[in-house]
Amino acid sequence: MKRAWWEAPAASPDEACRARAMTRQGELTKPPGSLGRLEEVATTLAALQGRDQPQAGLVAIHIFAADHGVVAEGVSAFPQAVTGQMLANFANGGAAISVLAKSLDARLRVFDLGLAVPIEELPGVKHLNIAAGTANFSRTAAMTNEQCELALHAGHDALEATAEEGADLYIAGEMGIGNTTSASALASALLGLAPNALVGPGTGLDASGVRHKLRVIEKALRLHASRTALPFDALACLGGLEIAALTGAYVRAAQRGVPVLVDGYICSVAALCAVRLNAGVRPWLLFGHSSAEPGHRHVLEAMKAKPLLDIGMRLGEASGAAAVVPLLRLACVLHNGMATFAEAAVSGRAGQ
Ligand SMILES: Cc1cc2ncn([C@H]3O[C@H](COP(=O)(O)O)[C@@H](O)[C@H]3O)c2cc1C
Ligand SMILES: O=C(O)c1cccnc1
Repeated sequence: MKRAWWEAPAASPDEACRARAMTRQGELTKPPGSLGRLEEVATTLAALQGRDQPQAGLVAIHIFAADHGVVAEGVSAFPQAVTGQMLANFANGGAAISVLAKSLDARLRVFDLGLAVPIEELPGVKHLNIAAGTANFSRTAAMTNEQCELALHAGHDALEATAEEGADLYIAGEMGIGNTTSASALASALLGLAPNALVGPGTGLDASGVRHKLRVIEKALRLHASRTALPFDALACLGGLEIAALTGAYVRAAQRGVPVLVDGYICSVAALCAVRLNAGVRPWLLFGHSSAEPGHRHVLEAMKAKPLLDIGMRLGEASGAAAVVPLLRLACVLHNGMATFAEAAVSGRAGQ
């Protein structure tokens, strides 16, 4: 069978650059290791960017949005129409990510993969309309294989344009009422974990709502059990159009050598799909924050990911990743701008 595009090798981080960056960190006027994780961020970015002076100035943010048929089962605290309404909010600059992107001077692009009820074209939103949302995956596969491939490819193409523009850092986010249900079902299938370890309130279900959501996920996992061993099939059966697009964008970023900052729960599940489709993706992923959604912890552990922040965010839209960008920028300016012991004529460690 012809190899799928997502199986093509990822780029390799520049290990010589990483080694030079680590040496430099040891020479800067501070006790070794005293800048904590900021040191690791700088050396990782140096390796991923192949630069001795890592940067996080040029940030590209893509939001992938789509509707979920499983919302018909009553799995979200909000109605499905909110997905499309939030697209208009992105276009008008009123969403959290709109404000964050503006403040960070980041380029924000929005992709509508497919709403249950298509909306009028919005400025700054690319309407791809691959399908009228996914099918209700508690009854049938969420996507046909063809829809899943189209959605993966939409992410590929979105990333391609960004790689051509030369972003220092790529952030993807999502909008899709019901997508914590899809993400939990997918994570359960991919990790072999019982869904009750992963399911959570999403936009704010109460305890009985979470129990109902769990039963819907359990039913779906039983229905699709024969097909969810392979990551592509799991994505097609249980995913969302926006989750598949995120997955495609992450794989392509790794292939094009663009560092990625992953957002919260849903994006991390897409990152897990990307890593399962192509193990070479993992080195290109930095993780911004730990979401308050309980399943995130397990998904992060499976990828040995240690996010920089844990401040109780649970919004999605790439907001958690965006909140971490200032820290990445500080890590870079410290790495590039501090004096070495030799330059500043400061004595090194006693006895050395
Ligand atoms: C106004 C509003 C803005 C949002 N922005 C992101 N989400 C987040 O909540 C949704 C997932 O939660 P669930 O699975 O419970 O529906 C996704 O759209 C996610 O991006 C939002 C949710 C709402 C209501
Ligand atoms: O962490 C997330 O991405 C998240 C959590 C809850 C609801 N929406 C998104």
